[in-house]
Amino acid sequence: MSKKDSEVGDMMSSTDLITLSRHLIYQQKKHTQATGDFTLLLTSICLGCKFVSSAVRKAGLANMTGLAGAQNVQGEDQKKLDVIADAVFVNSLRSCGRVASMVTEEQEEAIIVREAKSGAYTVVFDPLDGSSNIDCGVSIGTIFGIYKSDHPTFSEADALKPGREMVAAGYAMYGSSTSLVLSWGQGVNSYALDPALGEFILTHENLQLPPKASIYSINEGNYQSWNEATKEFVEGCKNPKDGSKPYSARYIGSMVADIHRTLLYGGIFMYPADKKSPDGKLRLLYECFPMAFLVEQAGGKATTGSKRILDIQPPNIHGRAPIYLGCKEDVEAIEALYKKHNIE
Ligand SMILES: O=P(O)(O)OC[C@H]1O[C@](O)(COP(=O)(O)O)[C@@H](O)[C@@H]1O
Ligand SMILES: [Mg+2]
Ligand SMILES: [Mg+2]
Repeated sequence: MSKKDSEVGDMMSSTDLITLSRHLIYQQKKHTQATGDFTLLLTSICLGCKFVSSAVRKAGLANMTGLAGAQNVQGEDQKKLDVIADAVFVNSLRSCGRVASMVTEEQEEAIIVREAKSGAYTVVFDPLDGSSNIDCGVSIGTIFGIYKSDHPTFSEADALKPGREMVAAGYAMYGSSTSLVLSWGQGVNSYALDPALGEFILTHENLQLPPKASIYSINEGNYQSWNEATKEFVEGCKNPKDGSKPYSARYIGSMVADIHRTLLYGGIFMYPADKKSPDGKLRLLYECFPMAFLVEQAGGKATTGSKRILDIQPPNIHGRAPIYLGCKEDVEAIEALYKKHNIE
């Protein structure tokens, strides 16, 4: 064997490559009653993420940027990639046979899959998050939450449950690399897609947020419409009363990317209610719930300011909520300001 070959051999043996598929199989083996349904479902979500990742990488070359020419239920102009990503996830989930119902940002009504077998799941998802960033090549993603289905009720009510009932949640981020961040209720793991192998490889096991960090993330252009609690908090980030170093401001405008940074570097992400949008902007089922689930699993908190996000009973499948999430002490500081200013 040449020296070069032996070096490669050493590299292989010293690097413990844990793929997501291996992780899922270990997980399944720990549960004697596991049926493999959950593994099959996650494999279908991974396939969707790989497909969309590949589409995002060539979007600028293959005429996949720009508007699709229609609006979604929220009255937002759909981008071509919104439509493509939606079709990819709906097809991948439908065909796996373990999904009884789905809610997607891009479709007005819940999708019911009557052929699904019992013991199946309900999946809520934002197929392409951060659409306004597609055409300039900034990170975008896919967000999803998973519930056990009440099958065979076959109704939209399957998805109208508080976020604390989710059995798993995650997101894929299509950035400088493609990351998949996932929790099935036992901590948060992050995997990176190796494009050559086509496999998600474990890069961060059991991600944990520090209790406090000095990064705040909010669309500050909305300052005039914020409530007093949000204004006072952000003022305190810039001019700390105790004379400590001011916080750094970071805002990407794709929730996936802003939460990914928050999970890795710490901080607080906020999209409050304001005078223009009294219910906030972000959608409960497929933006707030999955991200709140991940942040809590990483030791952080997620609140509307006065209520835990995961305890909200969704009024309808496309409902919205104000949200503050990230490091525990930073979120608690916002909650204290809500109390001080008597904001519900
Ligand atoms: O442009 P704004 O008002 O700051 O809003 C940004 C927020 O809107 C969103 O883009 C909404 O997501 P979609 O692209 O899925 O509609 C979030 O990702 C992001 O946090
Ligand atoms: Mg979104
Ligand atoms: Mg979207």
